[in-house]
Amino acid sequence: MKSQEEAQNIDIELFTEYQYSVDQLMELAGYSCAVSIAKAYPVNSLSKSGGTVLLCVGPGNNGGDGLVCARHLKMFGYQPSIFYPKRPDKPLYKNLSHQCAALDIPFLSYLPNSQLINESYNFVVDAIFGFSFKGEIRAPFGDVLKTLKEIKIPLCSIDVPSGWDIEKGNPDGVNPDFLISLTAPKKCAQHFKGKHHYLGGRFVPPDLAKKYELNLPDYPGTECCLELK
Ligand SMILES: NC(=O)C1=CN([C@@H]2O[C@H](COP(=O)(O)OP(=O)(O)OC[C@H]3O[C@@H](n4cnc5c(N)ncnc54)[C@H](O)[C@@H]3O)[C@@H](O)[C@H]2O)[C@H](O)CC1
Ligand SMILES: [K+]
Repeated sequence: MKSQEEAQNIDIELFTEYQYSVDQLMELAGYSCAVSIAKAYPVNSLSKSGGTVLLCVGPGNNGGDGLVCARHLKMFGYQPSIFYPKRPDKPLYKNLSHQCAALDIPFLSYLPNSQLINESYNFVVDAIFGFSFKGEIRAPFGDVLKTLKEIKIPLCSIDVPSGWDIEKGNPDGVNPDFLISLTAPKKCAQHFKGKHHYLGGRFVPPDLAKKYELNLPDYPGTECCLELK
């Protein structure tokens, strides 16, 4: 289980020492999220026809993972919609958004209320905040997280349940059914009480895993994710 500082340092080393680009790792991270989702909620097992999914996307790289995930979900036969209220003016996020729009993935101009979300979607993906979340939740995300606390359909959080302290969690926060830890679980994952906990982001070089004592389980064969028991 990693602290916020350790998670950020691993990230920095991947980009500096190991010379990965953020796009590369985001693609692998977001792809592993889509594959994890497809394993836990196969598209043909969903109760609402058309495989509708709502992705709530935040302003940082966790949000970027969400945009990549949405694109792959579409390729896998789901029908994703995206709510992306704060869009940074950076080529990376603009390109990811453009790719989604070009695949006819709709961007919602407002977040429906919890009742409408329950009626319209099979589950919601929370890609709002990851390991850099800190302090009091700033607008507009307080309202978004309030709605996500009210929904009755499953909530799937990417890397960290949004609004949780990375180490201590948040007993008053969202309560996801599904968590996909990327690279390695963060300390708050010990407070996760949902059904499925997956590990994704199979891109950590062995030397880095050893240095940070990640003790990662072996991914089977060519899998990009695995369920943690
Ligand atoms: N090495 C890896 O495992 C990789 C993980 N990836 C994903 O990246 C996120 C971490 O991304 P980062 O950009 O550092 O930060 P966040 O997305 O967590 O959030 C930053 C974003 O949120 C704003 N913010 C922070 N606190 C608050 C607050 N209290 N209220 C409102 N807004 C807040 C902040 O201003 C920024 O805009 C990691 O979790 C993974 O999901 C990479 O994709 C690949 C490598
Ligand atoms: K999240």
